[in-house]
Amino acid sequence: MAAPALTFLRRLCWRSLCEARQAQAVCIPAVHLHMTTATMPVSQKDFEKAQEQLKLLKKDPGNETKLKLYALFKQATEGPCNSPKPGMLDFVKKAKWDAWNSLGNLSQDNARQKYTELVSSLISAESAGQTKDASPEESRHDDYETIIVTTKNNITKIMFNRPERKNAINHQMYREIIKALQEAGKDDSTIAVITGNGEYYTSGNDLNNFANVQPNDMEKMAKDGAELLKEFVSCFIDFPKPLIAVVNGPAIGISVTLLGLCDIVYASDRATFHTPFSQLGQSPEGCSSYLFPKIMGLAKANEMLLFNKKLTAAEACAWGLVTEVFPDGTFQKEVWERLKAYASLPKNSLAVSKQLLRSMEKEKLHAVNSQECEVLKERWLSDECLNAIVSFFQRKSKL
Ligand SMILES: CCCCC/C=C/CC(=O)SCCNC(=O)CCNC(=O)[C@H](O)C(C)(C)COP(=O)(O)OP(=O)(O)OC[C@H]1O[C@@H](n2cnc3c(N)ncnc32)[C@H](O)[C@@H]1OP(=O)(O)O
Repeated sequence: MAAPALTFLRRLCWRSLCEARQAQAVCIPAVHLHMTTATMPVSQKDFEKAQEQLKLLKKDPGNETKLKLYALFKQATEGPCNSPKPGMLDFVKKAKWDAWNSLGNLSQDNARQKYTELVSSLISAESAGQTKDASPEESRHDDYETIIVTTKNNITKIMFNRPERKNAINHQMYREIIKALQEAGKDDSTIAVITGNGEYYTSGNDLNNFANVQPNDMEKMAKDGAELLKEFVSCFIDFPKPLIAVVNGPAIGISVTLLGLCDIVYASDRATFHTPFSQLGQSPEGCSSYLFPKIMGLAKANEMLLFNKKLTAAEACAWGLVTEVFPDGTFQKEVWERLKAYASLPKNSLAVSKQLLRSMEKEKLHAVNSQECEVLKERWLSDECLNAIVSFFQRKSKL
């Protein structure tokens, strides 16, 4: 529907509909009422009761429903629409006329019945909604071990949940996040959020992913790792809804690079951002080799991705990686209040807009992801990388 028409339709307000209904009710000839009451499946009393119940609705049911109610009421009380069609520019009258006229020769009995049923469904939907509003339910998706996935207030939250290991991402967690993102992309939520449980956002790749590999299996480990990583990052590239990172604490490695693929990044002032790839004998992933220079400029990206510079939250915000920083004490409260409001925006509009913002880059991002994974596959077999991992497990090094 054209924008001006929508504006005019808003004038078809709830009050005017109720008034119109009352005015019409007064005009119904008693004899006619009596005759129809005898034959219709919904009694005149029920029909009148429905009109009273309609007044009790607290929420405006929306233009489409109001037009349907108007049309059914007119049809029930006056029969088929015989009045002349209003002019094209009289949007409100025309919308009402169209709605009534669309009922054609529907009998008055049927119109009364449909009207009564529609009111009844609106009342039940509202009372169900009220119970929900009074205590918004959080639904927890059960089939995960390394992450917690919940949906509430139109937000699907994916939470890294290995706090005793600083939320390090092991193979199982990569797979579970892939599954959770695929499901969140299709569920009823408006936005998805990724965050960490406990003190850390995440310490990045679990270095145990490289441990206990027999020399003969090294190449297979590298090949399988690269495939898993490529699939994991692809899910972020293709995620169809706004994806928000709520960085509750220190973030390391892949959890930092992925921020470039998130649509908003909120950080606690306790968070830090560290991509120690050269220190670990590795190389950038998560499309950061392409996105970080775009986000912060090549010079600053070099400091992070080549020279392991760890950023404070304030620096990450000044460099464009983080959207906004919040004091840790009020971080959760402020962020979730904000996200709840964002998640009440029209879902489809947000999804198509996000896709517009990202679609031009998608092909490029997939190509970058493939290339980064190819390079990493080689890196994981390098002495530089193996020495760094051995060093970590011998407790000789920590970030
Ligand atoms: C499919 C494969 C895809 C690969 C994609 C590649 C991604 C690249 C990256 O992500 S690079 C980043 C890798 N991360 C690290 O190198 C971090 C290593 N961890 C540390 O340096 C420290 O643990 C710390 C600085 C994060 C925290 O130090 P702190 O002293 O505060 O705490 P602990 O070290 O005692 O940690 C508690 C226990 O958790 C274990 N742990 C923490 N992080 C990791 C990790 N990333 N990998 C493996 N294990 C980790 C830590 O060893 C402690 O275990 P312990 O109690 O048994 O000693």
